[in-house]
Amino acid sequence: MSNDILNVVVTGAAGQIGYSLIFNIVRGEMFGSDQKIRLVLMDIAPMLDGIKGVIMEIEDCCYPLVGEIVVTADPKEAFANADYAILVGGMPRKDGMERADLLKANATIFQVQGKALNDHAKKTCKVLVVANPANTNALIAMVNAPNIPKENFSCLTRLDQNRARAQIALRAKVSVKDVHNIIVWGNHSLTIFPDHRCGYVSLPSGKSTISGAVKDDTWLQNEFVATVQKRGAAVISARKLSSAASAAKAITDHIHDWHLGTPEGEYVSMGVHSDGSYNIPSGIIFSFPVTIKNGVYTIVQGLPIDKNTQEKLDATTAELISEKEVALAL
Ligand SMILES: NC(=O)C1=CN([C@@H]2O[C@H](COP(=O)(O)OP(=O)(O)OC[C@H]3O[C@@H](n4cnc5c(N)ncnc54)[C@H](O)[C@@H]3O)[C@@H](O)[C@H]2O)C=CC1
Ligand SMILES: O=C([O-])CC(=O)C(=O)O
Repeated sequence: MSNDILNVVVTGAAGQIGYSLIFNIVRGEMFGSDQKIRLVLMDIAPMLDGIKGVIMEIEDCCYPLVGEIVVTADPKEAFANADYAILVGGMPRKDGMERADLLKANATIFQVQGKALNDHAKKTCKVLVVANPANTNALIAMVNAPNIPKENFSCLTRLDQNRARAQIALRAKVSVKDVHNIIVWGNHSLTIFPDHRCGYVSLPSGKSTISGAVKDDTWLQNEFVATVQKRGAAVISARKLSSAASAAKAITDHIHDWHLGTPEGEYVSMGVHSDGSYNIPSGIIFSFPVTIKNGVYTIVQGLPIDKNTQEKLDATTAELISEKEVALAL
């Protein structure tokens, strides 16, 4: 049993992602089956009554890992001594909206929450921003929290990675568990670039490249990329609501790996502050392939960047810079 109880904050706790995510956390899927947690559920004041019902359900599940549960609409109270802050709260995209439309609506939230994290969370607090536009919201939170290292801020692109991995598994007719090192670069948006070139499939006969397992390079270069880029919109169009259970699973994967580490040789994608790797300018939050050890991520270096990949990296970088300019103007 781990000694220290972790203070874990979830904002937007009354929303649809929150309703899946909270149960992943209390089941032990995020921090391991022996890690005790103090859970802080934050939302805006009118939503707090609904959260009381969720707490009744947590109790009724009889999971042993969660002790105290705090419900609040006050960012200062929510982030006090936080070890992990998972920022889901914000307005979601509706049918026909692009993520950029959300920038105005959500920027103020991340300014306020960044300041509250700065003043009240532990200096070691790790922050994951999920609410869209996730990369730029994470940037806003980061610049408002200078007391917390930049490396402790991240945004969710694991859902894009999981989507890409699933598409490869379906197309190659293999189990998703045998598909490795599919990565996604850049902005969690239509310009995200799913990259299969360093991935591989484990087959009974040995390792295969993704291209060898899929046997359709035209599909890999076109439909695969477009399907991943447009998957969020496709789910919204079908469900009339944005992805929730799959987003909660991806958040669980992201924090699980950040806390407990990645298996040897396995890459995962995280939106993190660029340190100039792959010539991506610093000052933006960009999805890179990383490995993680002892709670610290390292950007995977030296992956080959061909002409097509460079064009895709340039496009997603340009979009992030323009989002940043809009955010700064606000
Ligand atoms: N990065 C990613 O891969 C994904 C991001 N998203 C984003 O996640 C966010 C949440 O999605 P859903 O749970 O579906 O939305 P939702 O509308 O069901 O829930 C959002 C919750 O946030 C709360 N909220 C609003 N302002 C808040 C504030 N200032 N502080 C705390 N809580 C606040 C709302 O009251 C609501 O309960 C959206 O921005 C959505 O676009 C969704 C799927 C994937
Ligand atoms: O598309 C959206 O608005 C929700 C989201 O981020 C996703 O599903 O990737």
